[in-house]
Amino acid sequence: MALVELDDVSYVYPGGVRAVDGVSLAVGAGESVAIIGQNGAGKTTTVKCMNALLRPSSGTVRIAGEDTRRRTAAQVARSVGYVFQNPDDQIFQPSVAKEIGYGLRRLRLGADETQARVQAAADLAGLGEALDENPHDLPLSVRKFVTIASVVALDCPVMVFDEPTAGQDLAGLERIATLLDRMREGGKAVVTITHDMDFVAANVERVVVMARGRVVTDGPAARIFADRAAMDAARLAQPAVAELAARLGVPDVGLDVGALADRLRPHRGPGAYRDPEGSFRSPPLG
Ligand SMILES: Nc1ncnc2c1ncn2[C@@H]1O[C@H](COP(=O)(O)OP(=O)(O)OP(=O)(O)O)[C@@H](O)[C@H]1O
Repeated sequence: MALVELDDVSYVYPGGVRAVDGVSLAVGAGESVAIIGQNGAGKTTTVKCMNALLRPSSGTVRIAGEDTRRRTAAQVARSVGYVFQNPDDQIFQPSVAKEIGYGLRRLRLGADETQARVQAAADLAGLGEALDENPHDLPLSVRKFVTIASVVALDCPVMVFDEPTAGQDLAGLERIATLLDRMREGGKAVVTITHDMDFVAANVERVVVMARGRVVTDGPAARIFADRAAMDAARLAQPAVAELAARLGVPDVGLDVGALADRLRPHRGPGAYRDPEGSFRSPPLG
């Protein structure tokens, strides 16, 4: 059964903007999905409908099979953890430890369990040594990890990350990739919004492309990124590796850098040949 399921969901803002228009989408346990699309495509509105921050104008959202209309927003939020795009919309406690522990209070866990969850989430987010810091003294990229840890600590079955990669350096990107893997391996449904195509290509197996409030296409990352027409329709750039493969005329390698390298070896130059071990060799000089 899908942990999160949108069935023909539309959302119209009070001013009349139809931000989401007939979106159907299901994400199962242990599945990681990236939602990509241009600014204004409707990505954030879609995920806000998942956790009942917004109630759809029409259509149905089910979490673990249950229609969210039958639950309060607070009940839905217990099942769908949501890391906001802007960490400053989420942080209001005076220390990292208090911020991570804040949402846990309503779960009424014992002090030891609370402490253990705060520490584990902080470690996963690279904040194990920063528990006493005031989050507002930390750079934006680290504040993002504070909000990620706060949501990780809640251990919700569905996890939504809105732009986790924005402003991160390489170490931050690797940490986020590890974190998403851990969530997926733990059987959660993981939904990530990002503009970073290279991050998606390297780390997420399934991609949902949105444009003008609709799902343009949905499927394995390798297939979607090789689909130039769908990417163009959504006005998205291909990830570097897919673009390189297409330019070199070997699009069928998808996003597998190793496969791309293998396919390019015969093109090393005139006279290249395979040695007895099967490796391609350049001809002897002279
Ligand atoms: N509070 C709001 N009131 C009215 N219109 C809104 C509101 N929030 C978003 N919109 C509009 O809804 C549409 C979809 O916005 P949304 O933020 O869901 O897109 P997005 O794909 O997440 O964009 P971004 O990548 O810039 O975050 C846009 O036209 C946006 O201007």
